[in-house]
Amino acid sequence: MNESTGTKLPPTQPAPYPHLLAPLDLGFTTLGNRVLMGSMHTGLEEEKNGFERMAAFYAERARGGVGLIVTGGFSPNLAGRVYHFGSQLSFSWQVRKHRLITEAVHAAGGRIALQILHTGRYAYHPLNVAPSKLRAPINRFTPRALSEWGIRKTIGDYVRCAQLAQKAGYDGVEIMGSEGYLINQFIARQTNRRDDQWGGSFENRIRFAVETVRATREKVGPNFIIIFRLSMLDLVEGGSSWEEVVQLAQAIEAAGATLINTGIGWHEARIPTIATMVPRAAFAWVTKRLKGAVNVPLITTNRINTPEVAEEVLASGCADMVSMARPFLADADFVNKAAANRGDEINTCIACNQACLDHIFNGKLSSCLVNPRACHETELSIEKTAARRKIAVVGAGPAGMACATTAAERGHAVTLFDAAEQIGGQFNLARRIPGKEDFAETLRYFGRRIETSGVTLQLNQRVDAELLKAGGFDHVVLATGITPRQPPIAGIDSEKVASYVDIVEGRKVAGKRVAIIGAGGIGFDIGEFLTHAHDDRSEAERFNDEWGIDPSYAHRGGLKPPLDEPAPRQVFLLQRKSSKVGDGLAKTTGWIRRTLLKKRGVQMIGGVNYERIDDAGLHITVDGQATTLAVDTVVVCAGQESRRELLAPLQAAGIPVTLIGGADVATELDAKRAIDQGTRVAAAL
Ligand SMILES: Cc1cc2nc3c(=O)[nH]c(=O)nc-3n(C[C@H](O)[C@H](O)[C@H](O)COP(=O)(O)O)c2cc1C
Ligand code: SF4
Repeated sequence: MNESTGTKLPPTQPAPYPHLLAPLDLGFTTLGNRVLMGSMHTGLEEEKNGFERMAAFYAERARGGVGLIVTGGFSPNLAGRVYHFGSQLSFSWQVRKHRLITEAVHAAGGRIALQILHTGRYAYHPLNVAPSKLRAPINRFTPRALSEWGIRKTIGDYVRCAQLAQKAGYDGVEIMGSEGYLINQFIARQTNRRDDQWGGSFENRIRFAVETVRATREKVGPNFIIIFRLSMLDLVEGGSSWEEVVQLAQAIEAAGATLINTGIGWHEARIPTIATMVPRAAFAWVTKRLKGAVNVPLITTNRINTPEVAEEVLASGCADMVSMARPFLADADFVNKAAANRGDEINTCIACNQACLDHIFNGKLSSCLVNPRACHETELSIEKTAARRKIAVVGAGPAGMACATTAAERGHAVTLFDAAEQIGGQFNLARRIPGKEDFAETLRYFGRRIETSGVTLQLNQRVDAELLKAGGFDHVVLATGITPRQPPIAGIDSEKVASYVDIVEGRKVAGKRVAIIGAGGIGFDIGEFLTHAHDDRSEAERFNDEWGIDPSYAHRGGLKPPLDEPAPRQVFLLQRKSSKVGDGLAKTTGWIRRTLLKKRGVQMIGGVNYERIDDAGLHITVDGQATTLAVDTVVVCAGQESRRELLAPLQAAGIPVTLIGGADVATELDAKRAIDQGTRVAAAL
């Protein structure tokens, strides 16, 4: 009741996400909320006009409400760069460029810290250095062991980098001490075999880390944020014990760190830590173990991708702040949307790695599969149209949804048709694959965006050229997708043959022995679908058991022998090419998918000629040897063909038409290309 007027006030909504959106007092300054945008080297660092582009990229995230941003890693010297080129901050003349970033972020109301990352033996160039001359298993360059003078000089380079960052206007620095980079290489006995004061005892091995923080604090003064990213779970043989993690954290706090961030797994660890099959917040328990052992606030990380999960992590006392990295590629406005109770409008990171990490590993600029504007802020702008047109988009898969919503947001009158009863196209299959459940978030996001952008959605509606002509559309975008390809094999019409769509949609049930024809991304998906055993364990327990992660920390590095679990059926995964099966899979996730199926006993065979299918099974020839796989079911994952029956009639009717997505190119299902193309076509309509 309003006391002065006596009128009834509307009921107040409870404040959303009270833990996540609570300020964090750091003593000399207060952060607006508990959200840290985790460090990501995006490739913009090395681009032409990269600093202007980073300024736009980070400012958009600052406007979106992030409490504290951390930049991608910058090396403190030449030896520490990832490649012989690569980002580095060591010279006064570089300060001016960094000011573009800090000024843009501050003007947007944000805070930003620069990450200092020395790669040590992970540097892909011959100038790399490390505590000891031991080559990393993921690098062909053997490092030079640093001399004592070299160590002192390197610490000085970290300090200088931090001072330059301060001069450039950054609010702080993050010292990268995890993921197996230089500082981590000093800490672990297996990479540090020195017998001087920088090696041997644990106290000696952490000296480099502690000295770096102490010397930095001495020079930057008390009112500058220093985050230390600390490897709390190495996931490599000979990694730190839990007692050592605690000892290190306490020493880092005493040396002057403001915050301690969590690092999970060295790059050479053969355990997935961020891919989509990693359950959400799967490593928050690690940070929780450290709570109470230090007084500085702790940040937790990895696979926290919705405000609900972040809130739960904080509310359950796992940490004082959450780091989210890729979720801010997917949606710059994540925090503002959460704060405005519009969480259902968040474009959720589905942890596919396809446009971020895979791009970086292929020397390309990072972006995001679900948000093609990420890292293209200055170039891909979605402007209001001056000429509103009537547009039909046919097909509500990823390409069609991206195109329809973008066009409607620009001010066009858009109708989106699909013959199915729901939106999503091939994403409806993807989300049913175990470990890919997050793909459903993209459907939720587009479903909501279709509503907010004002697209007229017509489901259960098969269209033809007549109907489109009668509708008076100025332009038709064909996003009609693909149909699975049927390879010409004798007996392909047999009852025991199923398409991958039949299997995932449950129209056909696979028997106990199955052959999969085609070992591309879909073949592997089907392999996972068919070998996933359902039981009572939680997702997190199952993940830890399957990959050998030891939450009790009984073993160094948090490793335990993985459990080999019986799969519900025997599966053969076959491909025509004689190369390694699955070598076409993405760089950062292919090894995980191959390892997982091998653990489940899937037999992978390359160089296969398919002869025929009959009652006895699938007859094949491999290296000239004829064999029969006595299988009950053959699942065909042998590519797809574009569906574009509408193209010719529309052209004949004189209606301007554009093909996008699978209807345009159907070599392999490619949602990244589809969403990017749909968005760009709409931006130009
Ligand atoms: C494209 C990309 C680049 C990254 N670069 C860095 C980096 O320079 N320094 C760093 O500490 N972590 C880096 N990371 C790791 C992230 O900080 C984070 O730990 C990881 O993405 C897991 O968090 P998320 O699930 O919130 O994305 C990078 C991650 C990605 C996807
Ligand atoms: S490309 Fe995939 S993993 Fe990377 S940010 Fe986008 S949705 Fe997340």
